[in-house]
Amino acid sequence: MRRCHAIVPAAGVGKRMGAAIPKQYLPLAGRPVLEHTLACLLAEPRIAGIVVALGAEDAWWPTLQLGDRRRITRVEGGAERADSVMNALRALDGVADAEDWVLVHDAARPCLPRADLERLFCELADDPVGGLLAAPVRDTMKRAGDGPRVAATVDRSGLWHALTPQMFRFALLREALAAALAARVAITDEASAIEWFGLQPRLVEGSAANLKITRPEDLRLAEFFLTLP
Ligand SMILES: Nc1ccn([C@@H]2O[C@H](COP(=O)(O)OP(=O)(O)OP(=O)(O)O)[C@@H](O)[C@H]2O)c(=O)n1
Ligand SMILES: C[C@](O)(CO)[C@H](O)COP(=O)(O)O
Repeated sequence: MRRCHAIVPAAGVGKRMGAAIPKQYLPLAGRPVLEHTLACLLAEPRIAGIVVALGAEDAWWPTLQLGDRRRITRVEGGAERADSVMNALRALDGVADAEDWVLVHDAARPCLPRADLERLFCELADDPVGGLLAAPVRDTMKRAGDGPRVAATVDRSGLWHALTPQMFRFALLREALAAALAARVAITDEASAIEWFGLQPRLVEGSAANLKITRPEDLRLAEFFLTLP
């Protein structure tokens, strides 16, 4: 498999969490959330290095206990997640070759099962586009109308929750994301930039344990998922 570079967007403020500090620094099973996320990626030998996008006001980064900071490069994040990822991609100019893989994983997803990361690498190894971990929707889906009233039930067949990591070739992701941002397209994940560019990312089924810590109740769930093998 071609060399792989990881990007961890960690420059959010965690508005929906409503905590006194950004959620990626909240304690989880005795360690900050971001430490768990980075430890998982640092343990993967196929990842050559990690570019972490941090908030301009981030004063917590130096407090992290990390195994190997030499494999980690820091960049300043941007206004939106996509801007943070773009800043990290620019830091790979002159480092990553065009066909190298770039794996983007949210700082707020500390429970990534190793089996899911392995499945992503295996299923995408020779894929011409790249893809993402995703989980099929299990519930009936409703679309809200005016007020808290149902406007419609949405056919859930073929609907998936996009997770991370999402993995694409460096040149393709850099060009697609830069073009989408320049066109002011709403980009909330890397796959949507690739789709806007006219390609179809591969869906690789992943575990619902790989949740994104977003609201306070997610921390207790994450603590439980970290106990699973
Ligand atoms: N400008 C931003 C916004 C988000 N992120 C990162 O993108 C990931 C997923 O974003 P989200 O869950 O939305 O995090 P926040 O933006 O911090 O949450 P909120 O929307 O509640 O403020 C997080 O690891 C977050 O740190 C980022 O690097 N740069
Ligand atoms: C990228 C992502 O994790 C895919 O589900 C998610 O979109 C990031 O969270 P956000 O709230 O959209 O920034």
